[in-house]
Parts: sequence; structure tokens; C-alpha cells
Amino acid sequence: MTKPRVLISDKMDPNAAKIFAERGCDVDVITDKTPDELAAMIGDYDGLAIRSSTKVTKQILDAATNLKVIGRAGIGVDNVDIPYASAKGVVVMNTPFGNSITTAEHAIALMFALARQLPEANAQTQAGKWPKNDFMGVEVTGKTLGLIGAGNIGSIVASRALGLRMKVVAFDPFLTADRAIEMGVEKADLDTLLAKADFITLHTPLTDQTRNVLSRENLAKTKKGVRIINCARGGLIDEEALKEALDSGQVAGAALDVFATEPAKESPLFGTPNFICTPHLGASTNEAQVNVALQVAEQMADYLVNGGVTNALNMPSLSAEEAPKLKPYTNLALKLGSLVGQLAHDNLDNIAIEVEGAAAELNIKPITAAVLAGFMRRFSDAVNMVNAPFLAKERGFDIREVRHDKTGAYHTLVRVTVNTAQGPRSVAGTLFANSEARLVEIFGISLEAELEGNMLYIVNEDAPGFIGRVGTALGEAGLNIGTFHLGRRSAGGEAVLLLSMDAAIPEAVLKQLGTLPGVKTVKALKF
Ligand SMILES: NC(=O)c1ccc[n+]([C@@H]2O[C@H](COP(=O)([O-])OP(=O)(O)OC[C@H]3O[C@@H](n4cnc5c(N)ncnc54)[C@H](O)[C@@H]3O)[C@@H](O)[C@H]2O)c1
Ligand SMILES: O=C(O)CC[C@@H](O)C(=O)O
Repeated sequence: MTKPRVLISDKMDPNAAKIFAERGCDVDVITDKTPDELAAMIGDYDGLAIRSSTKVTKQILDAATNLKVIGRAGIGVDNVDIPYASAKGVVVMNTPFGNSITTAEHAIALMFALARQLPEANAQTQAGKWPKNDFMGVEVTGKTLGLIGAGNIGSIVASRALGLRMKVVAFDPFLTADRAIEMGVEKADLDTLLAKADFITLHTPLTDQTRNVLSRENLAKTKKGVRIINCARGGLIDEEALKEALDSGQVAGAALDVFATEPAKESPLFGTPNFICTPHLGASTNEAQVNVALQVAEQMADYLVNGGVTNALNMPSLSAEEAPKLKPYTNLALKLGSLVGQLAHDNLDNIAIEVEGAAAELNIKPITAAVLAGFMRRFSDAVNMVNAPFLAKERGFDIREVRHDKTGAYHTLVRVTVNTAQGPRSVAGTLFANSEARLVEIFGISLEAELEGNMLYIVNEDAPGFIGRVGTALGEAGLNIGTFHLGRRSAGGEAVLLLSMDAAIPEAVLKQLGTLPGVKTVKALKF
């Protein structure tokens, strides 16, 4: 097997390259490339490991013809076009916890820097001014910290602030009352937080809901003399309005680690008294960078080598332990989905995936994703397990997953059903020896077959001599039959013939078979 190739395109702790190599990947570290240079080389790689400098745009993804996974050594993935990566079938992963403590500590550091004006005091002291009377600070003890966003980083900031004997008021629509009690914070709406907080710290992603959460209007609702810290994302604060609020004294100080446009080489805020900033250093500690580098390399290698999925933003998780167990099922599901897709005449918009026996004990999501991928190959060869659920959603598919506790004739079974104009149609399959995919039922008729390579599917009226006539027609066309599978609804009723063929069947032969007496359907299948 050829080794997966990984490109590390941003500066990353060297442990990442080491882990990739140890886990069986070939790895190149090539940083500081222009988008055109990256687009020219990305086609050679299966994996792309990044921090925030590399922008994974449509241009890069279009050129990334072999790419299977993008790993972000960090939390924010706003530098990756996730919808486009998903549509292209590329898994996007991040490392959601590796730099949380470090970033929370940076927010606390900036809070103290604001409270005691440390950067300016330092600059003036080193300039020989000894400005002892110019820097009257404020204590944080007893003050109220307003937390906007109480996720991983926000909750660490809250715990540190409580340790400093501050009160913490949190605004986060997803914060439950129980979790707020557990965190020791007061849950509040945004206006209450703005009115109460002496310090405000932001810890949300940048979304349509959070963009400009500290807008001009909201800045005007803050307690006069508030101090504001943003270590989350630029764009959460209206920077022009913040400048005005600092100038007017409404805001006594602001500390930004992040800007709406980065790198921020210029800003209306630069030079404003009581404004301090750092160049997106929130995650920059040795500890955090080792954590995220190790984690991203482990996760990406696990996916490329074993199929394990951890911390993906566009695919359900799959542990390295589950992945090998699920692999034969996803193979079976892909084939069943493909069979239904090839046989379905209607423009279907619904699909049900049922699992029973051993299959019912597994994570059904990858099985569903594989069924959808197989089914939608009728629309495009580029469909895979990553993009199939997104494409299905985009097409408005109704997808039903059913897990049955009972076990039937087979120790494990996956059934795929679609509703056609003629009523529900289903196919089912099992695993022989826990690994070999076998079709066991097709549209209500029991029939055992491997779904492999070129196949011929015929539905006919059961009658003596029919099989011989099919064999003769194929033989005369010089087409060799590999295996022969038969099933029927009842003697003399509807029968199904499924043949594996050594070669593809020409259209003319299919037409000729269609003229045989009793034939209802003839179709060439490909797996
Ligand atoms: N400065 C840095 O270097 C640095 C480092 C790490 C993370 N970050 C950024 O910090 C941010 C937070 O990271 P995290 O790990 O805590 O993420 P998280 O997902 O754990 O937490 C985000 C929280 O924001 C809340 N939220 C979502 N929409 C909201 C809204 N409209 N109003 C209020 N709250 C809302 C969510 O419910 C969640 O609790 C991210 O944007 C991340 O990219 C920056
Ligand atoms: O990689 C970095 O330095 C920044 C990381 C940070 O913005 C994140 O979202 O994890």
C-alpha cells in the first residue's frame, strides 16, 4: 500500500511531522507559500495540516484532487471553506481543547494588563520617565466579569476569574441553568451582562449571530468605564465604534488579540490611549502548540491510515477501535445503496436504512453515509461518505434510520428501502464470516449474491427454458458468466437473475435480452 502523503503548510511544532512519520505517512513541511504555489502542489497530497495562515479556499480545494483530510492545529476553522470541502468529500478536523487553557490564560493576562495599564507603564518606565503617579489601576477582586460565550475557553476563564474572587455573569444561548450553576456563574441575557460588567471578555466563534455582538449600539449599553477583552475572533467587535467609545471614556480600556482583518498592519485603534493588543497570540505557548500539533497529527494519521474519525466538523466521529469493525459494513452499505441507486427509476427523495442483529449495535451514522454515497453515485462519481449526507440534505432527501433489537434469519442485516411510485422497494445484505458483503434479498425476493464488478440483472416471469436462453444469448455474444444467482417470488411468478460477468455488457446485447419472452427488466449493473 502506498503511504498517505501529508503537507504541513503552516509553522507547527516539529512533533507533528514526527507523529505523521511514525504513523506511516510521508510528510512534507512547506510553509509560507502563496495561494497559487499551494494550489500547484496540493494535488499530490492526501492530507493538509494547517494553523491559521493557510487559507483553504475553493481554488485550493479544486486543485486538491487527492485530498482526504484537512487538520487544523487549533480551534477556529474560519480559514477553511468547510461547505466546499464537504461538497468535495474532504473531512475537516480541528483540535478543540489543545489550546483552550493557554487562550484562557491570555484573556486573564490581558485583563490584568488593562486593569494596571502594564504595557504603557512598562514603555514609559523603560523610557526613563518613572511615571509613578500616572498609572492608577483598578482591582479585579469583587468586580463583575461579563463572559460572552461560555464554551471550553469561556468556562476556563470563568473558573480563573472566580479564583480571583470576581463575580461572573455569562451570556450564551446554549448555556443551561444547570451548567451555569456547575460553573458558578450567573446566566444572563446580553443587555443585563452589558449593564453589569466591569470587564467583558469574548469567547464565541464568529458567526452571523455573533458578528458585531459588541456593536456601536451595544457598546453604548455597557457600564461606563468597562474594560473589554477579545481573544476569540475579530469581527465580534465593531472596531470603529470601539475607538469612539475609548475616546469618549465609555470604555476605559480594550485589549484585542484578534482583529477583523489579519494580519492587522493598521487599525483606527492603534495609538489610542488605553488600547492594547497582541498579534493573535492567544494560542502561542509551548504547551498549547505541542498539544495541538500532536493531536492534529494523531487524528489525521488515524483517519488516513485506519479510517478513524475524531473531532471532524463535517463527519460523525468514529474511533480507531470502531473503524475496522465498521469497514465491512460501510462496504456492504455502499453496495446496497449503489444497487438501489442503479435500479431505482423514479426521481427518489427518500431512503430508509434499517439495521438489525450485530449491525444494530454499531454506530449507524457511517452506515447511513455509505448507503447515501452508494445511492448518489448515480448522480456523480465524486460522491463519498463525507459529502453524501450534505448532498442528500441539499437535495431535500428524507432519510430514516431504524435500529431493530430483534435478530432475524441473519446474525446481522442492513436493509435499504426507497419509496417508489410502485410502493416501497428494499434490498438487504449481510456479512459472511463477519467481513464478506452479500446481498440476501432484492425487492422482496431472497437471493444470495456478491455485488462485484460488472453484473447483469434480469426480472422475468419464471418459466422453463428461460435460463438456457439467457446463457445462449450471452454465449453467442462472447460474454462469459462468472457466477449465476437465482431467486423467485413463487413458482411461475416473478423471478430475478443476477449474473456476475467477466466484462461489461454491450447495449445491443441488453436490447436483445429484453426481447426474450417473459422478460420484464434487463439492466447492466456496475459495482
Ligand atoms: N486567540 C486565539 O489564538 C484563539 C485560540 C483558541 C480559540 N480561539 C477562538 O476562541 C473562540 C472560542 O473557542 P472555544 O474553544 O471556547 O469554543 P466553544 O465552541 O467551546 O465555545 C463557544 C461558545 O460560544 C457560544 N455561542 C455560540 N453562539 C453564541 C452567541 N450568539 N452568543 C453567545 N454565545 C454563543 C457557544 O454556545 C459556545 O458555548 C473560538 O472563536 C476560537 O476560534 C482563539
Ligand atoms: O494557531 C494559532 O496560533 C491561533 C489558533 C486560534 O485562533 C484557534 O482558533 O485555535
